Amino acid sequence: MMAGKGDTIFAKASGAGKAGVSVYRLSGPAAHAISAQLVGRQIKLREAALVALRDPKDGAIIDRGLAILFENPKSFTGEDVAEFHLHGSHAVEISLYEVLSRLGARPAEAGEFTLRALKNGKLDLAQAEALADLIDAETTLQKKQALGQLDGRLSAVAEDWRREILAVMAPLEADIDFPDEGDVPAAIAAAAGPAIARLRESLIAFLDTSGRARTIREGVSIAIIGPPNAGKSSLVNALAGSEIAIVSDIAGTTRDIVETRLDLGGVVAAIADTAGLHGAQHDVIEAEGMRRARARAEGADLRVAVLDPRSEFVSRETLDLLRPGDFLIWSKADLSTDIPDEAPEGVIVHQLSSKSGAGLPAFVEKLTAAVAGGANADGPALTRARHVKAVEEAIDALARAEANITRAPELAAEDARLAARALGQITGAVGVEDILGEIFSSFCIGK
Ligand SMILES: Nc1nc2c(ncn2[C@@H]2O[C@H](COP(=O)(O)OP(=O)(O)OP(=O)(O)O)[C@@H](O)[C@H]2O)c(=O)[nH]1
Ligand SMILES: [K+]
Ligand SMILES: [Mg+2]
Repeated sequence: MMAGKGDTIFAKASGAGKAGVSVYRLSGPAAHAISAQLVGRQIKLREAALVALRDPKDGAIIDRGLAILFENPKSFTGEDVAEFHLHGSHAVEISLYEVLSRLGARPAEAGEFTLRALKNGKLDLAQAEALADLIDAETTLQKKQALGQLDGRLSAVAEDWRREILAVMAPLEADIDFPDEGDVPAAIAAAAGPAIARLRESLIAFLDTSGRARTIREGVSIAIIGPPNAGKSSLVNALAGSEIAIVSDIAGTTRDIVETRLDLGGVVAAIADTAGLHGAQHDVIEAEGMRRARARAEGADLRVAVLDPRSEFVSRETLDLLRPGDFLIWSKADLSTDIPDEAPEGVIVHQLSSKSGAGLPAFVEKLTAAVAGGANADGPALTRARHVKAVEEAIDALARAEANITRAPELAAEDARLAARALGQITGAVGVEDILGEIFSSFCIGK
């Protein structure tokens, strides 16, 4: 559990291990006082000062480096912050931690700086998530999406919609709370109905276009499956451009799942090479390898079946695992271009040679289109299941509001409130007070 917010916390902000420079961050009410004790004087705010950090107990030097102070609320956390840029040494880290703890600061828990920033209104929930995404980003597309989100793109649209819902419902609320005003419910309802319908439609449209956002953030899993010796591992190696998996002419070379990660048009694809599937006599290890291969194929976002066109029969075990949109690769095109006319409905068929490379770039192109086609990180996006769920909840609540608007306006108002609250979950700005605020700001009820 996080301790009380009154305390001062510290942590290394840069990566673990030896480095030229490591950055340490100290945040909380005592940050500047502790810094002064270490530096021996109070330095200017927001200016890097070259200092010697010393243990105030005996004056022993901890390290020389840069110190910068940020004053609340103009800091990352919104609290007083001291930052030290020291040599990236393990020994420096140990003595600094010892002295900081003795001076009353404590090591920060995971995410605690960001949590404080959130509590102090420096960023909202969607932005805090984006910060985590940015730190985890592996591709430029992921980085772009995270930076856009950190800028508050999603927060802004979620807030806009929430306000629109509240604005549409405000007259209705007023009518319920102050029935003696003399407003005609039917007229109010007539005005609110189409507005709610429009809002609901734009939320549905947004939900439809945001599917790629989660793909960008989460990546996709691809299982390479097929009978023994079909050339699965050779294909994985050719895609990765390195000898990730063992290749041999012995059937049953791959037994366990071998994974590698590729950047396909900005989307991270986790590619799994699997054991060959066959119905012939097999030992326990082979049987377990096949079980894992099938399980991986079933759980993957996309399956790529590899078949050798020269084999006498086409592997049903493999083809039965394919779904529309999956790939069927006829391998070893350098040996045979004669391919059987056998492919399940909706499966993308392609021929290539991992050995000569013929057909490989075209396959990468098709695979990229399947995985990342239409993926861009330009607009606001629902990057997490949490966001999608919030929008879905809002859509459902608006549908109920629409249905109730004429016969039970007070129920419709409650549904609209729920829709607004659902959207408020995206940024973490939820509150029933908001709708009252909306009423009093847009209505003049001076009685
Ligand atoms: N000529 C030619 N040989 C290939 C090609 N792809 C794979 N092979 C050969 O086919 C044999 C089997 O290749 P692997 O990649 O080990 O096949 P696999 O499907 O992973 O086999 P298992 O792991 O045993 O299920 C090896 O001898 C490869 O060199 C190709 O495109 N052309
Ligand atoms: K093999
Ligand atoms: Mg293999």
